[in-house]
Amino acid sequence: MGRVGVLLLNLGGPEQIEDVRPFLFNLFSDPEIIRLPFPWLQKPLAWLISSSRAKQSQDNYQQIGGGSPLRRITEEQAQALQASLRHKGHDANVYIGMRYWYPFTEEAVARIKRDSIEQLVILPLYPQFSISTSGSSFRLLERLWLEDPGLQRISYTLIPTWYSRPGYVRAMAELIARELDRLPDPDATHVFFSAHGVPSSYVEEAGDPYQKEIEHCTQLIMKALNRPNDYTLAYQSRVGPMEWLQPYTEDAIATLADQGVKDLVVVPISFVSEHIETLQEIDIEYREIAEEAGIEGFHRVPALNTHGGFIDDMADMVVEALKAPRCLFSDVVQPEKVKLYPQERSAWGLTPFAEVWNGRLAMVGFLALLLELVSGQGPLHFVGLL
Ligand SMILES: C=CC1=C(C)c2cc3[nH]c(cc4nc(cc5[nH]c(cc1n2)c(C)c5CCC(=O)O)C(CCC(=O)O)=C4C)c(C)c3C=C
Ligand SMILES: [Fe+2]
Ligand SMILES: [Fe+2]
Repeated sequence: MGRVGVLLLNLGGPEQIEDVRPFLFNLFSDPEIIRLPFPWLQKPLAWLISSSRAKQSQDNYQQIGGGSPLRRITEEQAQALQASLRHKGHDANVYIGMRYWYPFTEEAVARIKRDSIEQLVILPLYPQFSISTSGSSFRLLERLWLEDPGLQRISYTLIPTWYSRPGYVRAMAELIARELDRLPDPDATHVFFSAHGVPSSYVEEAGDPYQKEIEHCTQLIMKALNRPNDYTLAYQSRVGPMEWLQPYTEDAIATLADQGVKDLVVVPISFVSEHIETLQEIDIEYREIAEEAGIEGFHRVPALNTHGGFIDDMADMVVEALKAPRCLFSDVVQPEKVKLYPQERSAWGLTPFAEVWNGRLAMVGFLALLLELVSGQGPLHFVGLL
């Protein structure tokens, strides 16, 4: 076996308050996050949305100490994984490639090349696949591979989804059980899974398997937990005015409170590290909503971070991937399996006449957006997007 590398993919997060705006710009520049019919509109719109969202987002990051803990935790996970692989007899370098902040995926790929890695396992730190997360990182990597013959010499394999691994499911169940057992009446406590949401159109129109995987994942965890607790799955962190996966976390909390539920154990399920949506959104915002609605005990299960059983299972997953048939970009991001770019369908092409008018209308729309940003008034403010 040649030199082995593992590339951990993650989202990245602003490390200090000044990073928030450029981080948001990178995020909204991603066509997998905002899907526009006109690629040339992507950057101007990303600039508009990041500028208007920056203040609120900065306030949120301020509440958790001024920055995201994501880089630190991902580096700890990488070190722990490298040690676990070594312990199992595999000498592998573990790299981190973030999608929207440092260390960027491009930097990781440059280091992988410099270290002459010959076999590479690409492992997203998202247990469930979504077009907007793992899919976006794969799309970027696929482009880097296409552009660079040096990378094409590396024998890579992808692990697109891994939420059903027994080690991961067991570790999640263990953390939930630990939290329940701290409470006076563990069996009467409601287990509340809160997954990061995506717009419903991703699932319904673009074929994102995310919702199905999240639902199956909660079922597997409840089976492993093997307790009589009632449970709910809801989706958090909606951005913008369009419809996202439902029920929304805030609505589901209110419904349970109305039904007389008094104790909740909240389980963040779509991400394996603490981050702003656990530390600020769940621990501060949803706690407040729950307490106002009449929930007396609001508890949260910690993220896996460097949980021993979880890291050990990740190491096994890497070893198994090195032995298994390779999984290539073309196996994951083929449009017939997951339609990544609905805007690429001919519906947008229409006729040359229509394309000219599409362009003109888009220009008018963009000028209207600029005007709204400058004046502070307009339809987007009305619906709450700006
Ligand atoms: C599986 C996890 C995630 C999915 C799916 C996801 C989709 C998604 N996210 C946005 C918009 C934002 N996400 C933001 C932060 C953020 N998102 C995730 C995970 C998923 N996103 C994480 C872990 C984080 C936090 C990183 C950190 O700093 O700790 C943000 C920025 C924060 C804020 O302003 O609220 C935005 C914006 C969309 C639009 C989307 C699907 C289309
Ligand atoms: Fe997000
Ligand atoms: Fe949020």
